[in-house]
Amino acid sequence: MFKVTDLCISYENQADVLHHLSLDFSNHKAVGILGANGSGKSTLFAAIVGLLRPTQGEIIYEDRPLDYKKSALYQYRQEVGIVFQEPDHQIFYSIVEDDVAFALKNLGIAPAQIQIRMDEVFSLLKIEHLKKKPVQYLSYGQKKKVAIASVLMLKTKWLLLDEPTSGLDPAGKQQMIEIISQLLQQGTKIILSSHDMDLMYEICDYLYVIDKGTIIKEGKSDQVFLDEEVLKTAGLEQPWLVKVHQQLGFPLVKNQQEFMRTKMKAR
Ligand SMILES: Nc1ncnc2c1ncn2[C@@H]1O[C@H](COP(=O)(O)OP(=O)(O)OP(=O)(O)O)[C@@H](O)[C@H]1O
Repeated sequence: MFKVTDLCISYENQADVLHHLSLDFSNHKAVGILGANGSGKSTLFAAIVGLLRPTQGEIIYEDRPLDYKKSALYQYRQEVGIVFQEPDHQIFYSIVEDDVAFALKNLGIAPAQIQIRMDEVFSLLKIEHLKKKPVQYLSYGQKKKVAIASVLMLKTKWLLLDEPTSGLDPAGKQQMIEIISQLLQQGTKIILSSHDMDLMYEICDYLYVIDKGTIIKEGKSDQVFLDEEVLKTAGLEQPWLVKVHQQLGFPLVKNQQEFMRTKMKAR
């Protein structure tokens, strides 16, 4: 069981920015958190991984409330990994491969094993060419991939991705969709936030919509994205495939490839 119950969070004794949020991730493979700028998505992610302590409510992982002792959190983060929105919050070492290897080195894993895992991860993200580069010379998108690589090294059961495609070019975005799909196929469970509605629609099976720190809707992906009013209230847009369905009566499909196949059949 992995859930959040009645969660309230505030920063430095100010008023709460998250208000009584309850989310249940247990029965889903890819849960999406939707919300406009400042709605509370990153705050929720920070709370889920234990970086912020609730003023009320709790995080429940495998039937136990989150234990905030350093050793317990260390253990928990071997199972629940996070990739922050800003790669600079995650990358510390000067050379890419040192940064990516850091967590496993820290766990005392043998160098040969680290190398094998690193080769897998670099190949999945197609960043083999960055291995020996100093982090400070990387572009934002490249740093983002290095930050993801560092977390993938741990093979966590759960992966929280806060805006994984922000700052990526179209090819990078498509690649990210493929990587996330591959991780899902390998059994990794994902909690994802993004302003890219097309990506959220394609990837997520369940969604929560947050507006000003409150959940205003939850449900299966199709159900949420068909609710134009709720999306408008939250300052969000429908994915283009949902618009084409609602406004032009085209069958509701999940991605561009399915759309093209359906269109060809209809000719
Ligand atoms: N360190 C902080 N100290 C005080 N207030 C903060 C801090 N970080 C975030 N906030 C406030 O908390 C609220 C939620 O911010 P948060 O970053 O969680 O939103 P978000 O949904 O992730 O936004 P975005 O889509 O822009 O990334 C905002 O009102 C923000 O100003």
